[in-house]
Amino acid sequence: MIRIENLHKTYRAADGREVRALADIDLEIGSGEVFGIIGRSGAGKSTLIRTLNLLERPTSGRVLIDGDDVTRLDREALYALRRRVGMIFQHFNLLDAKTVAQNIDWPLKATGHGNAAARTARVAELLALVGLSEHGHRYPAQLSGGQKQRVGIARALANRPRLLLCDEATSALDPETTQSILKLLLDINRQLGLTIVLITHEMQVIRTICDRVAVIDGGRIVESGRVVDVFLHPRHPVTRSMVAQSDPLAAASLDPAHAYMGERLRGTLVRLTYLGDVTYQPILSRIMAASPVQITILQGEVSSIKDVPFGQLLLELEGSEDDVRQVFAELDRYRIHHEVLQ
Ligand SMILES: Nc1ncnc2c1ncn2[C@@H]1O[C@H](COP(=O)(O)OP(=O)(O)OP(=O)(O)O)[C@@H](O)[C@H]1O
Repeated sequence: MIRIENLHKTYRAADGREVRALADIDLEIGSGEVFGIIGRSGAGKSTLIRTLNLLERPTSGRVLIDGDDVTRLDREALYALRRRVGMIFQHFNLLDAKTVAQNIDWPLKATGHGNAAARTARVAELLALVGLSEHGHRYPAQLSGGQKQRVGIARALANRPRLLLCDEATSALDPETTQSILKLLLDINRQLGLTIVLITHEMQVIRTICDRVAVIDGGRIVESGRVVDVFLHPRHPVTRSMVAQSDPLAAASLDPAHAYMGERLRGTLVRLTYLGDVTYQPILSRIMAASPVQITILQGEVSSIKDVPFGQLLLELEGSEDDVRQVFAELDRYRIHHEVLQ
């Protein structure tokens, strides 16, 4: 659906200095995917997402959406593209002087969508989709942040886009409202088969709804892959620090010196990670039954990222070198990844 090839963006700042915001970006995003772009402040996230609908024009490189190079579209084609690409924003960007229903109607009116009755019916459908059927007559100032973002989503979907861009869409919301907006986005992705590209600085957002993620730093993609793989085995220091901030267990195992150094540890400190069906099998108890090695669980998490179950455990193993090696061989046999931390 989206192909980004060798994309570069350089801004010229007010003092004439050149600021390189993006360099060597190559990305492919499939139809129906929820794709996250994460990075620290100033990494280039906003610039990158805004090149997808040409709110920002790249300095060089190509952005193909459904095979069309958006950097080469004429005015009319660009206008048509923006109808196929919806966008929501951190601060909602609603029209304060218009009601909720008028805000949602606005893109329909602008694109000459049907007559007034057809538009009213479409607005009602969109209000129901985002759970605001009772609120069409209200003004944005009378809504909570979460409700405002729901209006933003309804407005972005009005012209039935195939792609939705989310620019820090939950950054202004509290954690509970964030979860409800992410759930709505996921429902919409599933119901409508809509492709979603989002930018965020929060790993928790990525974990909750994304299939794949790219980590951007200094304008370059430094790591990318399936969310569950990047989350369990972050390689780049920026990714490691973002994962650690989002999850206490990851923090401890990525930097075990913090949590487990000291006299308390008698054996070998090991981190296990595993995915898929193996998550729900009693493998550890089988290994324990067959081995003299003493296994202490220090910390653990069994959860899922999207539909992929995973587990990660911090264990202390006490036993002879040979017996511990035997435990590692058994873990390998069950495709449980192990890392000796200390
Ligand atoms: N219009 C502009 N003129 C000059 N420099 C810019 C402009 N817009 C962005 N930049 C610079 O480009 C770099 C990338 O900015 P961008 O806003 O894309 O990052 P970001 O990851 O979205 O950051 P944040 O999370 O803080 O919004 C930064 O160094 C920023 O200062």
